[in-house]
Amino acid sequence: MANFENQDIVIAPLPTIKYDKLLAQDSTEITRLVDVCKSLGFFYLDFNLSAAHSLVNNSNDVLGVMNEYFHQPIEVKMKDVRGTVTHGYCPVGRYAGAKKGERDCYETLKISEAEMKDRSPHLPVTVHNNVELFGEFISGSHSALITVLQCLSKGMGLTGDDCFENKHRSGVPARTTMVLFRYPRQVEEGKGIGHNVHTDIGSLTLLYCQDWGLQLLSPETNEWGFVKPQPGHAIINVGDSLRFLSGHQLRSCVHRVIPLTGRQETDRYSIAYFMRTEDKSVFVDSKGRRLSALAWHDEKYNVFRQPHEDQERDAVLTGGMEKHGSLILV
Ligand SMILES: O=C(O)CCC(=O)C(=O)O
Ligand SMILES: [Fe+2]
Repeated sequence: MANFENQDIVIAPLPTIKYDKLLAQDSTEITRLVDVCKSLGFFYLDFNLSAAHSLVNNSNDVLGVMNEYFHQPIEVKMKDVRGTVTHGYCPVGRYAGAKKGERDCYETLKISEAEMKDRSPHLPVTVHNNVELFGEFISGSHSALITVLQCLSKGMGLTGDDCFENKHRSGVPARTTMVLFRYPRQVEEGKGIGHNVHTDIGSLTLLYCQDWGLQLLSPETNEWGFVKPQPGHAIINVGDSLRFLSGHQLRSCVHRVIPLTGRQETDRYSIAYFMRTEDKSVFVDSKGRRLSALAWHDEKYNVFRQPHEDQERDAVLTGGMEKHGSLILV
């Protein structure tokens, strides 16, 4: 328990994996990585002492651009709406929120990895104007996550086509995207709050965030705990697709975003890189169905949009990991 402004809060005990040790193929660190991904599915990735440390500095520059972007009038931001869930702007309130009966309270700008690689003319103007910053951020985050996948494959004794990295080949269509989030100040009851309980759709998520709010449901205690922001570290979590690709050995941890102080009293910013499995890759999901990564992605987004009552009828939202606030331990 930690005291935050006279409030006792539970802190999630997240282990730390050192990126420089993964790069050096340190076998003890690889074993730790596999163990963490099998038990909790969430960890800090320490970029200190590694060449990837520049990613952390870049994330501060990205935060500066986000601040400017999200403070524009809504009419300007709406010009970046692209009608997909992987590209462009999305206003607040499009999905169910972190409390029953309330919608979400975050807006996003999404930059698809494929469009960035092609320097597509469809990229938002803000991204064009900062193309080097975003380009480096996406390629750096991507290669850090490929390293994590390679280490997981090695640690789990996978070979050839079964290796996780071989389901994430460069240039092969996938829903991989970088997402800039702002949770704007919103203190009125019933007007939207946070980010609903869920597991992530894709393979691995890399998150940069120095603001409180991210909470995990512990598979050990079945209790919510806040993730403490750690400078110099990213937060990595396993998503449903990697869990399914691993034959359900790895765990996608249930999480949400909720203000520490009851309502969102100041703007919260986070930057996520969602690595997704190749669209055509096939796995067996939590309901025993054989389906493609693209089909799982599209189905889960449909569930995100539904009201809480409909979401509760099905376990897709939390990847079959949770029902009515309790974890289903497999
Ligand atoms: O904003 C955050 O800190 C996390 C967002 C998240 O969990 C997600 O979009 O999957
Ligand atoms: Fe998430």
